[in-house]
Amino acid sequence: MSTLKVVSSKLAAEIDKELMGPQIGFTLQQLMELAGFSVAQAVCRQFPLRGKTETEKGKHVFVIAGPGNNGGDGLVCARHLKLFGYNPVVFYPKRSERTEFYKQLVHQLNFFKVPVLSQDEGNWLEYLKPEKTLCIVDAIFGFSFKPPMREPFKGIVEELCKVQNIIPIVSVDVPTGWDVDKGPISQPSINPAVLVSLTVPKPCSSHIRENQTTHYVGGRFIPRDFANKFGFEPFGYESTDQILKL
Ligand SMILES: NC(=O)C1=CN([C@@H]2O[C@H](COP(=O)(O)OP(=O)(O)OC[C@H]3O[C@@H](n4cnc5c(N)ncnc54)[C@H](O)[C@@H]3O)[C@@H](O)[C@H]2O)[C@H](O)CC1
Ligand SMILES: [K+]
Repeated sequence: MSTLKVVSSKLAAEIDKELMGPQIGFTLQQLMELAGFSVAQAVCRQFPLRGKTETEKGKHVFVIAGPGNNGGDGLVCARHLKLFGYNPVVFYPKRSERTEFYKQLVHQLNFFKVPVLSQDEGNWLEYLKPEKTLCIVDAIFGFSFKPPMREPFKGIVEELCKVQNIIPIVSVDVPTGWDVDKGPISQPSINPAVLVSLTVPKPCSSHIRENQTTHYVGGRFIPRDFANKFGFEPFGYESTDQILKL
C-alpha cells in the first residue's frame, strides 16, 4: 500500500491560489471541470452500471452541492454522470451568487435535463431511500469549511448520517463537517464509503475507516516540478485516468 501524502488546508489553499495566479493562469472553471470530471469517474469506477438490471440503472445519484467551490465540483460531476449514463439529481439548497459562472453551471444542468432542487421546492428527503438512490455525492463543503456548521447544512448532514449505512456516500475532497486537518470533530459525522481527494489528500483523510472507505485521488492537473515545490510527489495515474485508487 502506498504511503499517504497529505497537505494542510492552508497549503491546499496556497496551491490553488498559485495555480490560478498570474504565473500559471488556470481559471477556476478549468480546475473545477477537471475536479468534477474526476469525481464522476470515481462514481463510475465504484458503482459501475455494466451488468446491472434496468431498475438498478434507473436509480439516482443524488448530488448535494454546497455554496462554494466544493459545490461547484458537484454540479460539474452531475453533468458528466449524465453523459456516462447515470441518472443524477442535484440538491442545491444555497446557490452561490458569487459569479455568473455558477448560474451557467445550473443552466448546463437544465440543458442536460438534470433536475436541480432548491431548498423550498420538491421533497429532497424522498431521495434518501436505497430503492431510489444508488449513491449520494457529498459536495457540500471542502477545504474552506469553518465549524460550527450553519443551517440548512447542519440539518442536511444529520439526515445523511441517518442513511449512510444503507446508501453509500461519495465525499468530494473532504467529508463534509470534518475539520480539514483534524478529521471528524462532531457527532454524528459523515463516514463516506468513498473519498475523492482533489490534487492531494488533506490530513483529515488519515481518519477514514480502514477497509471500509475507498480512497481515490483526482484532480489531475499539476506537473511534477510543481508538486515537488509544495513537498509532495505526483501520483502515478495510469494512462488517461483522472483518478487513482490509493
Ligand atoms: N485544486 C483543487 O484541488 C481544486 C479544488 N476545488 C474545490 O474547491 C473546494 C474549496 O472551495 P472553497 O470555495 O474555497 O470552499 P468550500 O466549498 O469548502 O466552502 C466555502 C463555502 O462554505 C461556506 N461555509 C464555510 N463554513 C461554513 C459553515 N460552518 N456553515 C455554513 N457554511 C459554511 C462559506 O461561506 C462558503 O460559501 C475544494 O475543497 C475542492 O472541492 C475547486 O474546484 C478548484 C480545484
Ligand atoms: K465534501
